[in-house]
Amino acid sequence: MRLTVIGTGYLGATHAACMAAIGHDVLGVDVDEDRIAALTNGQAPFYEPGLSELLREQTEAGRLRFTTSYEEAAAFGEVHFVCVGTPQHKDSGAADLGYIDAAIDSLAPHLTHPCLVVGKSTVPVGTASRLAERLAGAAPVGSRAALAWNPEFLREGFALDDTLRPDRLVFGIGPEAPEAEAVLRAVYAPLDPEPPLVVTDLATAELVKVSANSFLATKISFINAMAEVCEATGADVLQLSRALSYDTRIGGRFLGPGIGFGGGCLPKDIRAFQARGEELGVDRALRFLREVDAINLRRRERAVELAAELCGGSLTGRRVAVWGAAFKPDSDDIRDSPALAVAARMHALGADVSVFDPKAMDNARKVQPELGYATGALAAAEGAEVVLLLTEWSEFSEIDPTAVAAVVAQRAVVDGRNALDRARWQGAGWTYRGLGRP
Ligand SMILES: NC(=O)C1=CN([C@@H]2O[C@H](COP(=O)(O)OP(=O)(O)OC[C@H]3O[C@@H](n4cnc5c(N)ncnc54)[C@H](O)[C@@H]3O)[C@@H](O)[C@H]2O)C=CC1
Ligand SMILES: O=C(O)[C@H]1O[C@H](OP(=O)(O)OP(=O)(O)OC[C@H]2O[C@@H](n3ccc(=O)[nH]c3=O)[C@H](O)[C@@H]2O)[C@H](O)[C@@H](O)[C@@H]1O
Repeated sequence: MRLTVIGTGYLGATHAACMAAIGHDVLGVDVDEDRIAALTNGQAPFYEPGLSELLREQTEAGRLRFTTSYEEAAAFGEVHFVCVGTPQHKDSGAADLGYIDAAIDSLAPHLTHPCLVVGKSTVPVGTASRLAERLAGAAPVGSRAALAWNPEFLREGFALDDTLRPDRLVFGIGPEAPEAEAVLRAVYAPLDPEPPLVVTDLATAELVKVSANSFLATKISFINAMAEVCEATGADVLQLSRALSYDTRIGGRFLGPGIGFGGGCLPKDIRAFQARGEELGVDRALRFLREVDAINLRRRERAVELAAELCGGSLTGRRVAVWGAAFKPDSDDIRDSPALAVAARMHALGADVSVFDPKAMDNARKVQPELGYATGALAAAEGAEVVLLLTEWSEFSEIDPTAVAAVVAQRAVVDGRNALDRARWQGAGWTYRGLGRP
């Protein structure tokens, strides 16, 4: 089938490459000319394991092309996937839907043949039916453009695998376009194994996405709330989390205590959901998300407090090493990164901060130019009075504590992700502090 993917960021570039890999002819569309030029040369505009290789393979095979022309996209596509950003609005917690409205407005007037527009971006419930009307109003009479919703659940760092072998597919089908189900079934038919499929209405499909992210955020904040209680009682949150995980009703995933969740999705999605809840008059039902957010942000402060304690009570004038800038390992994404937030806070308190991340250095420098940046983990630790592990890249978890001890001024470490082998570090003479651990 001939597909377009509108918006070629973390979601869209991955979706475009994977749809080509399962045999479709794909045209990626973006307003960012530099991004389109890079993608045309088979270069992913960000770090995602395996993506550059897949982009090159598919562009060379002739199944994947990129353009900035909506006219070309409209003429080409039988199905148009909309994958543009829906960031947090500058002045409120609500989602900024300006990009998605612009994408529909740019595409619609050029449509000439019957086609399906499929939203994949994460949006507040009610957006899809509004966009269906907007599309119908702007598309030329006779183009018969229909709209459906197909939320995406991929995780950065596992994006290709999550797209090619998704846990489930969700199709939101509106009453005006029942034929969309068959079209979407045909798009995903080559996936092997065949994923579980939920076919539902537009509003439910939109809600599945934000409720999934809200649940994941809640699970992380739950264990981080337990970490706070552990800190007050001398209990150990890692052992607590492990014991909980054996209960199959609870499960161990997303029960990792530390400095909490960040990234371009969970934080903004729980805030946008609350904002939408207020508009709908169901804010009481979603009030717990305010607490989820607050618990999450408190963990960042706790990491700063631990670092200060290890430096004798104040960070002013202290040399501090920060390992990690990305919001999670195997990604260069620094959007709402807990690691960078902690680094910036320590800098604001007067610390001399040196950051190293295996992939996110360029992105971090752009948003936090005031921080110091080192060429490697050991270089960052040189002369440090405290080392903080804030993103659990394996190169940090596996580093030899004796080698680090040789370069620091003081053997003190804050394990912000509970990712280090505590006994090994203590055995090498380190004072070790993990969040939620005695
Ligand atoms: N990043 C992720 O892992 C996932 C993201 N999502 C959702 O997908 C959406 C996109 O997220 P990301 O890919 O992370 O964002 P992103 O910021 O990486 O990419 C957005 C892309 O859209 C382009 N764009 C903006 N306006 C445009 C327009 N009018 N026409 C064409 N292109 C336009 C931008 O230039 C950019 O390349 C968001 O709603 C997000 O919540 C959903 C699941 C996973
Ligand atoms: O909507 C989205 O964009 C995506 O958001 C998340 O994916 P992602 O943001 O890529 O990363 P996660 O693996 O969910 O991690 C999010 C944050 O939670 C933190 N985390 C995760 C797990 C855990 O146990 N503890 C914890 O603090 C991570 O360090 C990271 O900062 C969801 O997991 C995806 O299903 C969803 O599609």
